[in-house]
Amino acid sequence: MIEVAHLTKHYGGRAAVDDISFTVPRGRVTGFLGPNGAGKSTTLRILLGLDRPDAGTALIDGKPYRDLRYPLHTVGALLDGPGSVPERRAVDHLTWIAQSNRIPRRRVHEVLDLVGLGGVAKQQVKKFSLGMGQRLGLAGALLGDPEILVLDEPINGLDPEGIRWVRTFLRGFAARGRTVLLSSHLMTEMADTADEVVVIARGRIAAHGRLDQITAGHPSLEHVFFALTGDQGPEW
Ligand SMILES: Nc1ncnc2c1ncn2[C@@H]1O[C@H](COP(=O)(O)OP(=O)(O)OP(=O)(O)O)[C@@H](O)[C@H]1O
Repeated sequence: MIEVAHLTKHYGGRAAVDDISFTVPRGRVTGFLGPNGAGKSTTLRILLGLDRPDAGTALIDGKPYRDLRYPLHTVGALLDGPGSVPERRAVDHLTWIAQSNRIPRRRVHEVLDLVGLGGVAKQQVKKFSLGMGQRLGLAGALLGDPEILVLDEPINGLDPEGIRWVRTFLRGFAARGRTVLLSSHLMTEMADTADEVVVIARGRIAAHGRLDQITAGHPSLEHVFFALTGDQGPEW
């Protein structure tokens, strides 16, 4: 369970996130939606202990990320691609993370197979396409077999087959009682994947609730989104 309460963060006097509160329940895929600069990444970075809030809290299973005893076993994250040194081979990148977190080596091969990179495990990451890099990032997030996944734009760069694979994987992950928080710009994809949505605009929550309730009476999630955010959508 993820609980964000009264979270506030300013950069240079401007609020990137302004007193936002929402919860992310177990057993559901929760989509985190918002236009460019709305505050999604800021929220996720604070949640994962990569930045500090000015006020409020972002808790994972009741604790700030830095107080988690076994962070990789609790929450897997994908923020900015695979996070690997480009010269490193995929298998070595994951082995390095596994070893520093007391995760057995066999799990590296399990997650590589799981994300469809088993056949290219010995390739250098710099030879990977954007989509392969995203899969490697997801493999890293899954190493500790976490209960919670936090993914920032995980389908960026994926081809249609890759997008479908991520969707099916995340739906299955949540169906086993686990928790997914997923940010994306892609409305159609979000409408197909999420059970719950949190819409953020200009650092504030514009809507939060079940996807079917939020879209009721509207032709699509995209229509709701533009109505809520006042965004005309040219940059989407
Ligand atoms: N390290 C930083 N220093 C200064 N300003 C920042 C920093 N990080 C974010 N911001 C600003 O905070 C606001 C929110 O940015 P954030 O990256 O959280 O938005 P986002 O919703 O993730 O957008 P995008 O979809 O474009 O990634 C923006 O105005 C951004 O310019």
